[in-house]
Formats: sequence, C-alpha cells, structure tokens
Amino acid sequence: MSRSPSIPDRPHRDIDPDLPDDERLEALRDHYQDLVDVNDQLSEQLDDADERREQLRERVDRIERENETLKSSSLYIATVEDVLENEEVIVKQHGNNQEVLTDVSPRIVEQIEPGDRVAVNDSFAIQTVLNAETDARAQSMEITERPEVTYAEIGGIDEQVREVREAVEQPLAEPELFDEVGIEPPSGVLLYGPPGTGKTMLAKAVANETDATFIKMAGSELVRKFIGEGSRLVRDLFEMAREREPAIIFIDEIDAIATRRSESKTSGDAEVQRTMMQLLSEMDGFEARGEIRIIAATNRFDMLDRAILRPGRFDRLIEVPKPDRDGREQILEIHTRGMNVADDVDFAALADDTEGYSGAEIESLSTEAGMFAIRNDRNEVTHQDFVEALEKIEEDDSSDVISSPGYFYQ
Ligand SMILES: Nc1ncnc2c1ncn2[C@@H]1O[C@H](COP(=O)(O)OP(=O)(O)OP(=O)(O)O)[C@@H](O)[C@H]1O
Repeated sequence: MSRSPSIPDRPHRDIDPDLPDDERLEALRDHYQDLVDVNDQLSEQLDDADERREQLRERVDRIERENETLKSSSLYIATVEDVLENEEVIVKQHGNNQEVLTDVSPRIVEQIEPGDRVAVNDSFAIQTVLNAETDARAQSMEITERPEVTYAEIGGIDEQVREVREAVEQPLAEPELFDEVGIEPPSGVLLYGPPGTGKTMLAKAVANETDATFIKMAGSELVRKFIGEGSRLVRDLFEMAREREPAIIFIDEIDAIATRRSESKTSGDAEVQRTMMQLLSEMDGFEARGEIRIIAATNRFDMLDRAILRPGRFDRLIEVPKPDRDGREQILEIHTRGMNVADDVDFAALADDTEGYSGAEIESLSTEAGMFAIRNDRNEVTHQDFVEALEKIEEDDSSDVISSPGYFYQ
C-alpha cells in the first residue's frame, strides 16, 4: 500500500474532427480505455485510503485506552529540583523526600522549571505539570509513607499511648479480635488538649507501628474561600487514604470545621457546615474494621459541635494533657538523648522548674540550652545552660502573652 499515492492525471486526447469515422472511433475507444484505467487506479487508491483510515482509527482507540489507564492509575506529587541536559530531571517526591533522576518527554521538558510541582507515576516518569488548583489540593495534605516517630520518643503520656493503641492500632493489626468478640472498634478517635503535648506524634507513632501511610490535613486547610472546595478536599483525603491503605487519616485543628453553629448564618458558615457534613458522610461510609483509621485533634474542645462526637463518628475521646512532673523529666531525657549533656545536669530539678510546660516547650528549652553552650564556645551542655535558657524563655513569654502557644487553653 503506497502511503502518499499520486493522483493520476485526467486522461486527455485531442481528436481531430476531420479524421475519417473509423479512425475517430478508434481514438475514442482508446480514450475510453484511458478513462477506465484511471478509474481503476482511483478505486484502488480509495480502497487503500479506507484501509489506512481503519488502521488509524484503531490506533486512536488504543491511544485513548492507554490514556485512560494512565489517568486512572494513581500518581504521586513531586517537586522538580533541577532540569538537566538530555531531557533529564531530578525530582523530589513529597512525603518521603526521595530524590530521583528521571527522563521526561520533550513535550513536557519545555514546560518545567526547578520548583515546579509535577505528578509522577510509579516509575517516576513525569506525567503532568500541576496547575495551581491541583497543586493547592496536593499541597494541603501531608503524606508520609511510614513516619519515623516511635512510641519510645513520646514521654509522660503513657496512659494516652495505651488508649490510642487500643482504639487505633489494634483494629488495624488484629481485626479478628473485634470479629470474635463481636464489637465494633471506635470509628474515630479525637485527641484533645493544649498545643504541643504530642497529639500529632501519637498519630504518627501509630502509623509507624502499623506500617500505615500517614495522611495529615489541617482543619484550617479545609476552610476554603470557594464553595465546594472544602468538601472536595475531604473527598480527596479519603480517596487518597483508600488508595494507600492501610492508612491513618489525621485531621489537625478539627475545630476549624466543627465549631458549634453560631446564631447568625452567613454563607461562610454554611460552607463550613457542608465541609463537616461531607466528613461525617465519608466516616459513615467506611468500614470500622477496615484498613483506614481516623484520628482528629483539637486544642478547643469546648468549641466543638457535639454532632461530631456521636456514636459512629469521633466516639473515642482521649485527653492529652500537659505533662506532670515525672512526665516532664521523661520528656527532658528524651529530647537530650542526642545531645552532649554534662554530668551536672539535674533533670529532676529542671522538671520541678518547668511546671506548666508542654512537650514542645520542653523541646525548645533543650534546644535553647544547647544554643547557650555554643554561644559560650562549649560542646557540652551544662545545668547552668538550662537555667539560663529557662530564664530567657520566661522573659520572652512575659513580654508576649497573647502569642504564647498555650494561650487559648489556659
Ligand atoms: N509527650 C511528648 N513527648 C516528647 N516530645 C513531645 C511530647 N509532646 C510534644 N513533644 C515535642 O513537641 C513537638 C510538637 O508536638 P506535637 O506536634 O505532637 O504536638 P500537638 O499536640 O500535635 O500540637 P498542636 O496541637 O499544636 O498540633 C514534637 O515534635 C515533640 O518534639
């Protein structure tokens, strides 16, 4: 089959009208034969063209099917670190921060620059450059394949660790226990308490222990400006979890979408309400003994809409308080494990002096003490460094009460 057949010229024959009849008849016969030949050639070309059209149609169908498969398989989000020559690109995957060198098609290479966010497939080939909207959605979630935090790094809240393990870890690790006894595990777990007490750490440690993907979204991210965006993000969140189960969904600042309804109903309130309804309907829709567990956290328990605490929703409440004296000592020890601490450091005394401190504040205290050692040209942190760090923090706090992290909860 010729791909670009040339169209035969139209036969032309000048027939002299003065020719004798028999010669003119002969010439006309020849002309007729030329026309028949051209007609045959054209029919043949038409058949070839039909055949080619059929082949092209099949190819289009195949490409369309491939395209659909590509679109339906899940893609990962990555950031372009560097664009090299030979159409090679270094990307860093979100969540696990893995850096990879990958090829990219010439069609896409012209569109990308370092810093752009892209969607990559299982073999890290860049599929698309994300536009601003998809980008915002992807960025609002933090996804970690298996967080590194372990229970051993959490101090002073042993009882809460035990309760979380029972309510979240056990249904994931030993679902048959619940089957045998014939009870449903809690649907959702709500951790409440002051900021910086280890709520996020707890959720991450469960994901680590159960080898689950940790998917975090802040409630404030769900309160979007545009109608429908919040509920769409909630749908995305659960979809992401279904794609990666076992998974722990962690919604921080749940109060942002689940505050008690105010008297005045503005359109903004209605939108927040819709987002919360979407969350509740997603929770109703999943299997309590399944592979997805949901944990939420809040510093503003008093403000919560009680509707979210009904059975089948966030029906296990765990208070995570500030650590007591022994807890503070434990946390101090945890956060100084990797530090070069002098023998004179008296953790028990420091625990006495840090009444009211959260775990996060104790962590800052340790870092601050380390800074004092560096300032004094030492590589060992002494008790005096901790004392000076404490004084500095107290001074900073008294001049900045409103922004102190514990403000709302006190
Ligand atoms: N109980 C704890 N044991 C050890 N470290 C802690 C503890 N609580 C907090 N920290 C330290 O403080 C940091 C912040 O804690 P985390 O994010 O878990 O607090 P949170 O309760 O989720 O706070 P927020 O309500 O502000 O989100 C942790 O990364 C950890 O270093």
